[in-house]
Amino acid sequence: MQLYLVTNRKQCLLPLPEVVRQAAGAGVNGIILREKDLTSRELYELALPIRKITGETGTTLIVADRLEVAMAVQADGVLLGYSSLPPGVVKQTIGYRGEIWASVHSPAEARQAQQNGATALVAGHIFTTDCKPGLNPKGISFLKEILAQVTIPVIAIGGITSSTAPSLIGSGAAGVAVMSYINNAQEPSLATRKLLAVCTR
Ligand SMILES: Cc1ncc(COP(=O)(O)OP(=O)(O)O)c(N)n1
Ligand SMILES: Cc1nc(C(=O)O)sc1CCOP(=O)(O)O
Ligand SMILES: [Mg+2]
Repeated sequence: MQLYLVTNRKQCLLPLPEVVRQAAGAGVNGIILREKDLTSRELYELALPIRKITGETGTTLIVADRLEVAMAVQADGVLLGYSSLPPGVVKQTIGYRGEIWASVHSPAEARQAQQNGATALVAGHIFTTDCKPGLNPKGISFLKEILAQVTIPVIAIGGITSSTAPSLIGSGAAGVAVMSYINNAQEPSLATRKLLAVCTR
C-alpha cells in the first residue's frame, strides 16, 4: 500500500515545510497539501517550497481543493472534495490534464466520481478520528463497498495509525492517507518510517 501525508500545519510541532521534508525524505509516496483556511495566494506561497522539496525527492504532490494552486505550482494533481469544483468540470470543461482525485463518502459518489473522470478516490473516514468529531467511522466494510464499485485506485483515510493500518493490508486499498499521525509527531520522519514499515509488509 502507498502512504500519503495529508498536511495540517495547525497540528505540526515543526514548520510545515520541515514536516514535508522529513516525510518525503523518509519515503512517503505523496503529499496532499490541504490547508483549507488559507487564501489562494497564501496557499500558493506555502506550496512553492513544498513543490521544491517534493521535486527533489520525486514525491507526488496533490493540492486539495484548489485547482488554480495545483496548476500554478505544477503539482501532480488535485484532490476534489465537497466544496471543490466537480471532477467532470475539472476534466471536461477546464481540460485539466493532471491527476484528479476525489474525496468520497458513499458508493454512489465513488461510481459518479469515476464516471466523471476521477483518476483515484480518497474514501473515509474509515476509523475513529478526532478530525471528524461526532461522526461514526465507516469501517473496512465501507472501504470494500467502494472497492466493489470502481476500478480506479482507492486510498483509505481517517484514523490511520501504525495500529490501525495493519488491518487494511490485503483489503484492496491502493494506499492510506494520514494526517494526525505524521503532522503531530515529534519526529515526522520516524512516524513516516513506522507507517511505511506497515504499508510495505
Ligand atoms: C459525510 C461527509 N460529508 C462531507 C465530508 C467532508 O468531506 P471532504 O470534502 O473530504 O472534506 P474534508 O474531509 O477534507 O474536510 C465528510 N468528511 N463526510
Ligand atoms: C481530511 C480528512 N478527510 C476525511 C474524509 O473522510 O473525507 S477524514 C480526514 C482526516 C484524516 O485525519 P487523521 O489521519 O488525523 O484521522
Ligand atoms: Mg476528507
